Amino acid sequence: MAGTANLPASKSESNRALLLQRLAGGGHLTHLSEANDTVLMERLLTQAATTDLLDAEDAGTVMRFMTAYLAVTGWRGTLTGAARMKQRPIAILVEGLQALGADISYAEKEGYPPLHFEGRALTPAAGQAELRVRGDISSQYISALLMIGPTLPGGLRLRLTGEIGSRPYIDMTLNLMRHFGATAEAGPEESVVVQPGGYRPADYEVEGDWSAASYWYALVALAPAGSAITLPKLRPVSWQGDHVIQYIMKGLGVATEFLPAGAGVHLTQVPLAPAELLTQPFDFTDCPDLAQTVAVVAAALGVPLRLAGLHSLRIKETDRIAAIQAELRKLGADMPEVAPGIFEIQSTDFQVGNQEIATYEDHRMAMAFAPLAMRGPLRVQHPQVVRKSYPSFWHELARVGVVLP
Ligand SMILES: O=C(O)C1=C[C@@H](OP(=O)(O)O)[C@@H](O)[C@H](O)C1
Ligand SMILES: C=C(OP(=O)(O)O)C(=O)O
Repeated sequence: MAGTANLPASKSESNRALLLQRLAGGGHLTHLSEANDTVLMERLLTQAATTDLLDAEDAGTVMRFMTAYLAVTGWRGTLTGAARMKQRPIAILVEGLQALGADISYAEKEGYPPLHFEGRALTPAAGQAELRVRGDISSQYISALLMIGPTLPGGLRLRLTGEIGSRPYIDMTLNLMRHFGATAEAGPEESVVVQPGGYRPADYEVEGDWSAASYWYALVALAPAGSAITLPKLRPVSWQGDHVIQYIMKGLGVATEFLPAGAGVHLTQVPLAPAELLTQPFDFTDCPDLAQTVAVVAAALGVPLRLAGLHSLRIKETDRIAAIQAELRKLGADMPEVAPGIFEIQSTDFQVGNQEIATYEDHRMAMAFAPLAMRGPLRVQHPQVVRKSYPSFWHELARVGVVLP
């Protein structure tokens, strides 16, 4: 396998940039993602002006970022989502907004979407608003609150509690907020301080999506000797925490070379790291979206990798821990919990041979298992799930000669 594969633009950057552009009242965004999650974000921001029913479908960032935006703009109506979204908790964000004066209630189950907004503008007490927010469920609540911080009369101070997961996404939020003219800094004792003063219009070019790049790393890791792939539009200095895939995959047989002038990366094959390095537990707390990719590659290579920091996977598009386990079992591998919070890839009789991989309405299940096509015939159910983050995924695979039945 060899060639160039186009990545989608980062959906995390795109969805933040769209919200910040709206709050700033301008700025030109280039290379926005074509993913459904981003198309949806853009559509809901526009529709909010004319409708009282919005549907965030299965997009976590859209549900959480729109909740904060609708609260700060005094919108009146109901924000709903797909069946799975109604099982993804949102109380931490709602309680934070309620403490700032929002009138939001639960239209169905307490603590979960859909949400009803009464249309009352936020009325934080005079001075800087201060909230304590748990950081161990989803960083998206924190990003959502931070992004409306500059629009509050006294700004906002968040004190984060518990073990903070997905921290690079909070840093990405702060970086993009500063790009749009806000003053926002992480301070001592897990506090984050956002000064009042709003945003200024700014232009921004979205980087390629490093989470999507992970599937190409997996393909190179599992491809015949001599395979290589070029991925344009990735930068050596990235705001996306998932750029750590370049270090993780170095151990699993893929080297990354950055092309001159920010033109992207070139992936080639290298020998696996020594076994003793590969059996150290790898912590996915900061990069949960990479866990499925890495689990599948390790299983296919027969590496008894240990994975930690997976708890947030249970409340994403599906229970991703259960989904990985069930699908690996079809292939002669498994990922049991061998100690509290530590999962181990066990791969005794790994074979790819016409299995049907279920995808659980989760784009990352489809894309993480697809690279196994390098090792034998394999079917992926409901391939259209990739539209959430990478609509052209199957097309790009076909362009380098990888076609699943
Ligand atoms: O802020 C973001 O753009 C995201 C944060 C992460 O979610 P959690 O903070 O819920 O772990 C990640 O899994 C998701 O795909 C995108
Ligand atoms: C978890 C994800 O998305 P979200 O939480 O935005 O739905 C993801 O893309 O893997």
